Amino acid sequence: MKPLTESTLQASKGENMTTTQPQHIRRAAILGGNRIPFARAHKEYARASNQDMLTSALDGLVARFGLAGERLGEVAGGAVLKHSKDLNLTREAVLGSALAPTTPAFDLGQACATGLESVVTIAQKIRLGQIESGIGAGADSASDAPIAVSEELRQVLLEINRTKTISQRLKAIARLRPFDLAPQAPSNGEARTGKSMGEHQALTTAEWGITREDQDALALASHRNFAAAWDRGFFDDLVTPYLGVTRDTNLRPDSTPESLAKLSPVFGRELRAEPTMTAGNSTPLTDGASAVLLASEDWAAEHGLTPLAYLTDAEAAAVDFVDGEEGLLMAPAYAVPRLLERNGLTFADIDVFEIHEAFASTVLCHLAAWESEEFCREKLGLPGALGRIDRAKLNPNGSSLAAGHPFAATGGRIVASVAKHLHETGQQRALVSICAAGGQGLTAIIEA
Ligand SMILES: CC(=O)CC(=O)SCCNC(=O)CCNC(=O)[C@H](O)C(C)(C)COP(=O)(O)OP(=O)(O)OC[C@H]1O[C@@H](n2cnc3c(N)ncnc32)[C@H](O)[C@@H]1OP(=O)(O)O
Repeated sequence: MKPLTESTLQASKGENMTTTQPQHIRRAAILGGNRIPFARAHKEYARASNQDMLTSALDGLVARFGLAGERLGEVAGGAVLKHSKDLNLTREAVLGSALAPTTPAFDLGQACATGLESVVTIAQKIRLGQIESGIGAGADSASDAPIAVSEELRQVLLEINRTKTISQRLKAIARLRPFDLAPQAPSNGEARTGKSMGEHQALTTAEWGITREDQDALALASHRNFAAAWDRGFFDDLVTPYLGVTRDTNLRPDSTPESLAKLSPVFGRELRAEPTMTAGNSTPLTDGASAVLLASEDWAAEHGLTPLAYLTDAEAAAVDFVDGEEGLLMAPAYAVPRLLERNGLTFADIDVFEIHEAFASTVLCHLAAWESEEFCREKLGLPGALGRIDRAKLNPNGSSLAAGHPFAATGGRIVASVAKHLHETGQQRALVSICAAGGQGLTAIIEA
């Protein structure tokens, strides 16, 4: 099938005049973003809920762009760690914000790619003419992770809700045994394997032979680039202070090769290979929220706002990680080549690569895969290696190792940063890539 681009849709205009499908695609402009500073879990935001943080991220955006009382086309958002009471977290956050209550909003879920999926969804609705403006958002609190109860306790509680008499209630309660009352602690394990993200990534790291030195070097670059961006004021119009926090609290500008080298491995201890993943080259558990404002060019002009960049295409991929055929976080290695091919691009056409640093080794495994003739031929069906990314173009303003990674908020952080980076530098094109639990990945192209 021919890809749906501006030119093919324009060409099809004359072919089928009776169609009710949109006759052309518009451009979806990224106007700016706002996030609260990201904080290490169980610290400054320990008592803040996803809804509190998301509302604050939205209100910061509203204040920055003069949107108080404005009815936007739609707001998409979500959280990876959600309480069952948060039926539509994003709608509740909109209702709590200064946006008009007539702004529709919905949650979606794509694990760590939730924030980027929200931005892509809003951008595509704008491109198709369904809405004129919208926000892609996300929040996550590792501090406020939902605690589950045992299946037996759940059944009894539901039964108590349905019973009519005290004796029926007592009968239901009598079924419970002491161990049924034990709460079930949250885990970031994969449902189908029981392994944590870190344990999965340790396997992939060993498979690709990624060294401890390379992982620590990437972590160090992330902290240095992120600190430099803060110091030159890059984040001043992308971040609004929250609960007394003014800068991301995970950032450690004092990191050195020596301090990173001292840390003990935390994942992969059961492997035969030397474990290499530490707290320094893995993302920390983080709390935070982000929001990105998108609009049609007409809406932007009517509101006197200058587009920073445009989201022009996106591609998702999924891998079969359950039987160990592929690494859990390797899906972007498949999505990126497909996205580039559809757009007739190569790595040489990309000025900035924003690759989410779930773990330093995740990024390094993706780079290694694209540099591998064998992987590219056998797994991607390419004639040879996809190529090498110029490291100077990789995460130039730091990424998740330094910023922290409040799962659903990471996509918004990345999109807002990269759009501003393109606008500021005059560069043309960025590639965004985010790996996600469930063996998935989402990638996007953002252009000046
Ligand atoms: C989910 C998706 O869909 C896709 C994805 O993104 S997958 C990624 C998901 N994220 C995760 O799985 C999170 C993984 N991270 C964790 O589980 C935890 O943060 C962890 C196990 C890695 C570490 O936890 P922890 O031990 O409590 O960390 P923490 O106490 O902060 O740090 C340990 C030590 O390292 C030190 N340290 C951390 N970073 C450092 C740095 N940059 N430089 C120097 N020292 C550092 C700390 O100071 C601390 O030292 P002390 O013990 O002397 O105090």
